[in-house]
Amino acid sequence: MTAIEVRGLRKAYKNHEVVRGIDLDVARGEVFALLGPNGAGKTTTTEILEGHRFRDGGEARVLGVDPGTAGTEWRARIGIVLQDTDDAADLTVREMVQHVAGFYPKPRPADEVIGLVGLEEKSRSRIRTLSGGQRRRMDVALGIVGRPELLFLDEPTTGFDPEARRHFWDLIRTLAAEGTTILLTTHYLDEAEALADRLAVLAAGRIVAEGTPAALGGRSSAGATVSWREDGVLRSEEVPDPTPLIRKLVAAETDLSTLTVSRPTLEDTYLNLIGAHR
Ligand SMILES: Nc1ncnc2c1ncn2[C@@H]1O[C@H](COP(=O)(O)OP(=O)(O)OP(=O)(O)O)[C@@H](O)[C@H]1O
Repeated sequence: MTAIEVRGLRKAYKNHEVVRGIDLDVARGEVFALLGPNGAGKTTTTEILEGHRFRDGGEARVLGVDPGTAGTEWRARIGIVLQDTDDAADLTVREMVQHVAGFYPKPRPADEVIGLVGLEEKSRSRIRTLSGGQRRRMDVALGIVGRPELLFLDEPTTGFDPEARRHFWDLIRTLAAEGTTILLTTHYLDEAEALADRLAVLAAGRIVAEGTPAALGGRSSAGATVSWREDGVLRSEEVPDPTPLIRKLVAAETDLSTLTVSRPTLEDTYLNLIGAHR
């Protein structure tokens, strides 16, 4: 079943069209990442799907409902982690989580959510005393406390230290394993690669590529660069399949202690894609 279905989505601010005919399908249970440079239209698209902004054109269905006219029952089925939130700073983390839990029919227990985002030690601290990364973790807690069927995460790990990011990735995998559909926007290519079943690259309001992280932009079929050192000189060859070349080097008893085989990273592919659509 489809969690998100979008056809020909359009949005302009004044006369400037920033979402220019987007088609998107996200299946139930899928983790889908939206990538794209600053100003590409990711947040605008996401906010339309969350029912926080009106579209100017096209069709959108989120959990089978038009987000432009959806009511509170629908809202209770989705979870949202916005880019920046700054309210209720005088409450403690636990009070805030409990408060937001009250909006949902079947919330997770506050302490379970606080544990899931790794904020146990800050449970009784006031929100305004949290560090940026801790604050962000609390935002994630608020997004998942209602057991959403669909979770929107807009740049969720900005400001996280590396350990907190890994912890967060585990949390996303846990939620995905429970069947939660997740739409994630991120600037971190490794994050998209680690979490997303599929991703789309947005540039200037249009989707310029879509697919699995491995296949994006022809990556899985891209050639390999084989490099090694021979008599102190760095040698490098680009080949469709490295096997015959490596066999040849072995047969010639070449020292292969420095051998590397590399293919374009997701970042290489991504930068090429958005460079071509400037
Ligand atoms: N409320 C608004 N009024 C006018 N223009 C806006 C508004 N919100 C966004 N824009 C413009 O729309 C374009 C797309 O913005 P959007 O926030 O959707 O991009 P984004 O891909 O999420 O970027 P980022 O990666 O920086 O978060 C930008 O040019 C931005 O300046």
